[in-house]
Amino acid sequence: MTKGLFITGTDTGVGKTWATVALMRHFKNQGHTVIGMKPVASGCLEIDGKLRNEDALLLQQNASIPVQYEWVNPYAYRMPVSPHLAGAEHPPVLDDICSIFQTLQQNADIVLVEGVGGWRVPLNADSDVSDLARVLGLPVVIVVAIRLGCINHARLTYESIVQSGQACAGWIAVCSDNNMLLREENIATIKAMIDAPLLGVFPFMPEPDFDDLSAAFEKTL
Ligand SMILES: Nc1ncnc2c1ncn2[C@@H]1O[C@H](COP(=O)(O)OP(=O)(O)OP(=O)(O)O)[C@@H](O)[C@H]1O
Ligand SMILES: C[C@H](N)[C@H](N)CCCCCC(=O)O
Ligand SMILES: [Mg+2]
Repeated sequence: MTKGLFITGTDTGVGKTWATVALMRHFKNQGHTVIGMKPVASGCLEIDGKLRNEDALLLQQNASIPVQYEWVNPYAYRMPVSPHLAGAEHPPVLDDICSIFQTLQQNADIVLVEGVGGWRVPLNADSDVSDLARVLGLPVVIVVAIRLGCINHARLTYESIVQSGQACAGWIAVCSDNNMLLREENIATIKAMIDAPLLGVFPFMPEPDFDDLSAAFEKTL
């Protein structure tokens, strides 16, 4: 196991946060200390005068050790839009994120980093999510929501990761559409078309049970 993973997805709302928490649970069950990071988040709420993101709060709650919010989520934006728009006045600086990431790495065996939206979402005028994963030097996991359109999105995301020269550690199938036709066949199709391991299949689950979800990685990670 490398000392971290970067969790991206085929889109926003595909299950990256649940997958990241399930991976944290899995590595904790193996005896590792784990911290989760969501460096850039848009769609934050003001709590006690400070912007807070629900994904980041969940990652903070699930860390092996107490971690200050600003290290989990250094860039928190109010508007639920692409971060280069939400953060136009105070854009993310990748070097700053790297420094915090390195500090977190000194405090845990494994640091898992959740992206924002999909792989090519712009973060500022010059960089996007793929650049963030590259500067952090982490292998990438793709979270794929198994719904109509996912084959195309999964292939495009995988191809873009490969093209950028980054390692793809595998992908996770999230069965979030209970009415999806030919679900198994869709998963098999992506499996055959992506040259990276299927790390786990998450069943449909109205409320997250992270112990159940983490069991998906028992044989692969
Ligand atoms: N296994 C599942 N079964 C059913 N629904 C699911 C499952 N996983 C995720 N979902 C649904 O998808 C929603 C989005 O999941 P999640 O918040 O993890 O997505 P995300 O990719 O992290 O989104 P964002 O881009 O906002 O960070 C959940 O709130 C839930 O409603
Ligand atoms: C607010 C939302 N939940 C995400 N944090 C932001 C998703 C940005 C997607 C941008 C895009 O690809 O068009
Ligand atoms: Mg999320």
